[in-house]
Amino acid sequence: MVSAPRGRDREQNKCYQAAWEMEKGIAAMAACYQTFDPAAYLQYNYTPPRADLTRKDSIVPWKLACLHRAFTEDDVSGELLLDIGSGPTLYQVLSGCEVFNKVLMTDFLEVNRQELRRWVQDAGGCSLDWTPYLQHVCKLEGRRYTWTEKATRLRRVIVDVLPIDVHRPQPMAPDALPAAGADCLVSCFCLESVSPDLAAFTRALGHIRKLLKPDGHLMLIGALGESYYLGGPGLKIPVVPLNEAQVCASLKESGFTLIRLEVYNLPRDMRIGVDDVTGVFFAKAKKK
Ligand SMILES: C[S@@+](CC[C@H](N)C(=O)[O-])C[C@H]1O[C@@H](n2cnc3c(N)ncnc32)[C@H](O)[C@@H]1O
Repeated sequence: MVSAPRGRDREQNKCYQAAWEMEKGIAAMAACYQTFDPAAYLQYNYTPPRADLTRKDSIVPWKLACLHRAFTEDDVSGELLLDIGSGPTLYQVLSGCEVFNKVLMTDFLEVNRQELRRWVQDAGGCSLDWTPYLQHVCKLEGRRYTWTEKATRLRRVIVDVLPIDVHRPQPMAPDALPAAGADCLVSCFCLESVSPDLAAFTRALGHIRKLLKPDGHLMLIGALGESYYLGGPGLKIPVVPLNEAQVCASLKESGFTLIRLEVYNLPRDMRIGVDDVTGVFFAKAKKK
């Protein structure tokens, strides 16, 4: 007869149970993503009102301003910028591509990687026209060059679009990065929308930390108070609802020093039924 676990055995059993539950949760999240629709996702989040570039209080201009500020501060430099969970979007590297000579995009899904490759190869068939974004960031940068020059630079510095799984202790193929890691990471709306709970979110932060050089920066953008978003028509993808304190605690626990946290509260007219997000955070942090 098997007796009930006692003392340390019971503790180990609890850990095993928690790990098992987390693995089941991660597999369920991966299943949700199998029917992710890049074109619909872009339409929901990257067209007005959320991407009204004429309004300072629209969500996309707020994100672009945070990224512009963070990437133009003197403490950020190096050769390689790595974008974690790029999805089908490019906005998150429009400022960083002026600082780093190499940008590596990544995503879990081939449909998203294809969407990015179509833009990089300038082959047509893209689901979104990124021109207004390029023009907007050129304006933030004081119009040092034209938007077409920026597009040419971005196409040149994106060196690859590779698979990633942030739930693996080694999220990318072993030879994908230089041995020392990337100089800087950027990641937007990825970790909280692919993790079944806060513990998995924190663990994923620890995994991506391994891809970064010592003292390298992390620019993390994410949703606050969100429990789901639409990844396509009728596809509700669960999200870990985070608050600011949890973001700060997770960063600390996974080996980052927070430099700055900025928060955006969603105006009423940005609540358009494609998610239940209440705010957005931007964190600039450094690997301890
Ligand atoms: C909410 S989207 C964010 C996309 C984009 N970064 C943005 O700012 O809009 C989440 C992305 O995470 C990707 N993803 C899903 N599971 C993942 C995993 N296990 N590891 C890394 N990325 C994952 C999805 O394919 C999707 O592109």
